[in-house]
Parts: sequence; C-alpha cells; structure tokens
Amino acid sequence: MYGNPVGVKTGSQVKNWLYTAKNYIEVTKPRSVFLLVFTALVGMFLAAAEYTMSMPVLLKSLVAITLACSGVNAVSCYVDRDIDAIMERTRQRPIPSGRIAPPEKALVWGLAQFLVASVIALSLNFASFVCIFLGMLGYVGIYSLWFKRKSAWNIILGGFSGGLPALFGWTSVSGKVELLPVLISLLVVLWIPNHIWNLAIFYKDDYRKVGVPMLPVVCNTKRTLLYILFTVIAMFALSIGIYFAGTMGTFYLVSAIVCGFVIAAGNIYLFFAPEQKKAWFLYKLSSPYLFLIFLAMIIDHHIILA
Ligand code: HEM
Ligand SMILES: CC(C)=CCC/C(C)=C/CC/C(C)=C/COP(=O)(O)OP(=O)(O)O
Repeated sequence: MYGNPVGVKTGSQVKNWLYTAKNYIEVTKPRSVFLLVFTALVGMFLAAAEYTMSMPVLLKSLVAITLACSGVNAVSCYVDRDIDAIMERTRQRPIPSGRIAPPEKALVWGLAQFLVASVIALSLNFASFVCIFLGMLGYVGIYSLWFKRKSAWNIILGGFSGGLPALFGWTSVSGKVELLPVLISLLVVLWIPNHIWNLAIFYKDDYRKVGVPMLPVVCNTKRTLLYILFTVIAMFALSIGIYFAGTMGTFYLVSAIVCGFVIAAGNIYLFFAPEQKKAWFLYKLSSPYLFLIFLAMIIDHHIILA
C-alpha cells in the first residue's frame, strides 16, 4: 500500500528517462537537422505558391524530412564511432562517451527513423521518396562510408545530399522536380565548402590525427581558402541567378546581395589575412547566412508578393 504503484514513475526513473532521451536526441545532431528541415520547409512554401498544399501534406512532409535527416545523422554517428572517439571535437558524443551502449542501439534508432520517413515519403509521392533515399545514399553511402576517409573531395561528392531536403520540400507538395527547387538545392551544395572547410581549418589537427583527408589537411590553408572563395563567389552568383530564374521579388534580391556581400567579404578578408580563429568565425557565420537567405525566399513569396 505504501510502495510505488505500478506505472507511477519515481523521480530518479524520470531523470533516467530524460537522460536517455537527451542522448538519443543528441546523436541525431539536432542543430544540423533544424537547418536542413528549414530548407525543406522553404521548398514546401515555394511550391505552395504554385500548387495546393494541404495541412496533412505539410505535416507529413515535416515529419518525414525531420525523421530522415535525424535518422541518417544517427547512422553516420554509428559509422564514424571509431574516429569520433579520437577527435577532440567529437569524443564527448553519445556513442564514444558510452552514453549510448552498445553503439548498435544508435544504428537501430537511426534506421528505424529512416524507415518510418521512407514510408511517409512514399505515401506523399515517388519523387519525395527518391529524395530521401538519395539523401541516405549520398550522406552515409557516398560520403561517410566511401569518400570521407579517402579523398579531399569527400564533401563535394557527399554534399549533394545536403541539398536534397530543399528539393524534397518542393516535390512533397508538387510531386515533381523543377528548375527553381534544383537551383535552391544547388545553393545549399555550394554553401557546404564554406561551412565545412572553414571548420576543418580550425580542426585541422583533429582530422589529421584520424587520417581524414579534409582539404586543409592535404593542402595548405591559403589554397583551401582560395577554393572556399571560388565556391562562395559561385554561391553568391547563384543566389542572384535564382532571382533572374523568375519568381523571386526585390526583397529576395536585396537580401541575397546583402547576405552574399557579408559572407563574400568575410571570406576575402580571411583569404588575405588567414587565421584559424577567423576561419572558425566564418564557419559560425555560414549557418545564419543559409537561414537568412532561405527565410528571405519565404518572406518574399508569402508576405510581400502575396
Ligand atoms: C557534406 C556536408 C556537410 C558536412 C561535412 C558538415 C559537417 C559539419 C560539422 C563537422 C559540423 C560540426 C558539428 C559539431 O558541432 O561537432 C557541422 C555543424 C553544423 N552543420 Fe553541417 N555539414 C554538412 C552539411 C550541412 C548541411 C547541408 C546543413 C544544413 C543545411 C548543415 C548544418 C549544420 C549546422 C546547423 C551545424 C551546427 C552549427 C553550429 O554549431 O553553429 N550541415 N556540420
Ligand atoms: C534527404 C536527406 C535525408 C538528406 C540528408 C542530409 C544530411 C543529413 C546531411 C548531413 C550533412 C552533415 C551534417 C554532415 C556532417 O558531416 P560529418 O559526418 O563529417 O560530421 P561530423 O564530423 O560532425 O560527424
């Protein structure tokens, strides 16, 4: 009569449960999922300006892309568990720190999410299913398992998966692939080198220690910064090209010019005055850039042009 009634959790059980939940969320790399899902949401809203988007489609698409991205991230944490245990930046992650043990639990967790995402995507339309499937193939298959430990061009080859959530957003509403979503997906692909190579300049020694040939490990910082600059200029040009491709208005154009100018100026400055700390700052600036330019697309389409 005085014991703990069946089904009623004690304080420490609740604490344990929250701790486990926190670890299983952490292994999905939530910050990257947030940005990826946001690009998908923008894809959906851009398509909604031309096609009908019902509330069930919006909700199903959001659930599918969130589960797909978090699932593939958990699988990648499983694949990379050996090097994550050695790198300073990653050794506290749930698998290497032993908070998820055995590591296969993270693999099952990731695959289960991906499976549910695939079923939901298939119920939307075939093109959306293909986007999610290619996302897994590109990130885990081509990037993590194949090229990450072999080639300095790993992120270019694997990076295409980073653009797929935006394309998924569009296809989930329209059912087909068209020029505008392909261009905004390419914008994400061209953004990746400035996101990751600047970070890799900062963590060069970490990557070298585990034999991952990120570009700054295999060639000098100046040359890496030159390649980053090329991709940033291409990304800037593409962001303007998206305006000329047709449906964006002046608000988008001005935002693309201002944001593009800031990120290009930062990378030009870094090229002429290379320093690891500044590269870290530009890595940190990369996510707000992508967020703001995608936000400008929605504002342009649904608030200003509406
Ligand atoms: C091949 C492609 C990519 C690679 C190699 C890559 C790599 C990384 C790495 C190493 C980190 C640091 C993680 C940490 O905190 O330990 C990171 C953080 C992050 N990534 Fe990526 N990433 C890629 C693509 C993307 C894409 C496509 C997005 C979203 C559109 C994205 C969004 C983020 C965000 C939001 C963070 C956290 C940023 C912060 O802490 O300020 N990444 N990424
Ligand atoms: C449609 C679909 C499912 C697309 C997948 C998109 C996706 C999840 C891209 C992930 C990009 C990413 C965060 C890479 C981390 O690289 P890393 O493994 O080198 O990072 P790390 O060193 O921090 O582990």
